[in-house]
Amino acid sequence: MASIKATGLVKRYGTVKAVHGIDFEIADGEFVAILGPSGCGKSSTMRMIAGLETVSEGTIEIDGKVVNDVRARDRNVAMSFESYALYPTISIYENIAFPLRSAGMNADEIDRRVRDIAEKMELVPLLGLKPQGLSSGQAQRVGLARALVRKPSVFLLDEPISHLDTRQRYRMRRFIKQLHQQYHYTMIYVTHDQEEALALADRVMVMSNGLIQQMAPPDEIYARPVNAFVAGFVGEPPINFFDCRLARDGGRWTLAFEGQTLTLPERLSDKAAQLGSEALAAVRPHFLSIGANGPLVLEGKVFVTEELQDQNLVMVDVGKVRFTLVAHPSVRPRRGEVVPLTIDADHLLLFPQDNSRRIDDDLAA
Ligand SMILES: Nc1ncnc2c1ncn2[C@@H]1O[C@H](COP(=O)(O)OP(=O)(O)OP(=O)(O)O)[C@@H](O)[C@H]1O
Repeated sequence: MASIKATGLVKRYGTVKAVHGIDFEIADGEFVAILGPSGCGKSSTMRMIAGLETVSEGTIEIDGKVVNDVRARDRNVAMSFESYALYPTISIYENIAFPLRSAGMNADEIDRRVRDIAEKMELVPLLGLKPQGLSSGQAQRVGLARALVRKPSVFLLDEPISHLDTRQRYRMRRFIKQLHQQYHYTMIYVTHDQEEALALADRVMVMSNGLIQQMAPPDEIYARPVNAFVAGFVGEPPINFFDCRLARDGGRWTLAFEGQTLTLPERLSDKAAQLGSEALAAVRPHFLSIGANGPLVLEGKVFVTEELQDQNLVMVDVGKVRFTLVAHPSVRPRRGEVVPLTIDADHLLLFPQDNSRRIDDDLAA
């Protein structure tokens, strides 16, 4: 196991700057997910850690030692890719044994290790088969076993399950979590799937445009996103955004939009003072409810209720702004009904109105 530290890390491919100078630390045994949209620099970051790409600027340390010039195979870092190409002509046993044979390990030790990992990964019945007979989930597990058999101190997974069907993904996700809980590998998991990142990781590193937007435990990313990009990228159904005006009324700040005014909780006073007269407000669908359930109550008109098995999605219009909220299946307001809509005061968020654009502009500069 190992700790990892990146300082001022930059990756350039010719004139393309893929990673813009990022700093992060990953503790020994920690499970970190790198989350972000396509092209944000996730894979470049991971490949620099693995030693598969050179570092353009900055440093990567593993266990306190700068590894910029250490070859990939000498870093004791294993990497598993989405494309889990197994060698088709040899058995599963030989596929798993392959990296050990290449390293010149003796046959007894190879046998012990292959059988040990096969047992842990529920692969024993498959050892004699050729890859063509496997399901994609099984092949994926063999790919992971092959990466793990070397007993790496860091385990990197790049979108390892994105091509699997939903059921297989759930199984593999559980399996990967279990692997981490049992063996405490330092794990870095690259994904563009926010649900996966939040479900698996101890901390999530959210990237956009080659920069880290936020690195924090899943609960914090969800409840206290640092900017509108993180707020909008994480969470399903997506967060509700609405532009509003802020004003000071005596000792308290108020928020006004679509002809309705709310008194902001004390918690948001400093933020409101910092933002001034305009803000982008946001609230997650899980933190809205129908009924007068707290101090922040709006009046809205029900647009539609989507009844799902375990929850209802209710869309409520407040003037021109359409809010989505997640409600108990018993909550089934009628279309057109005028309802009180309560925002959970602990979970109302305020950002600058040009927040998401500003991130892009900074990078273009
Ligand atoms: N070998 C390369 N040569 C030139 N440009 C590259 C190369 N690899 C990546 N890039 C560019 O660098 C940027 C970041 O790519 P990277 O693969 O790191 O992002 P990503 O977040 O992992 O995306 P994805 O989820 O699509 O793999 C993109 O603009 C990409 O086109």
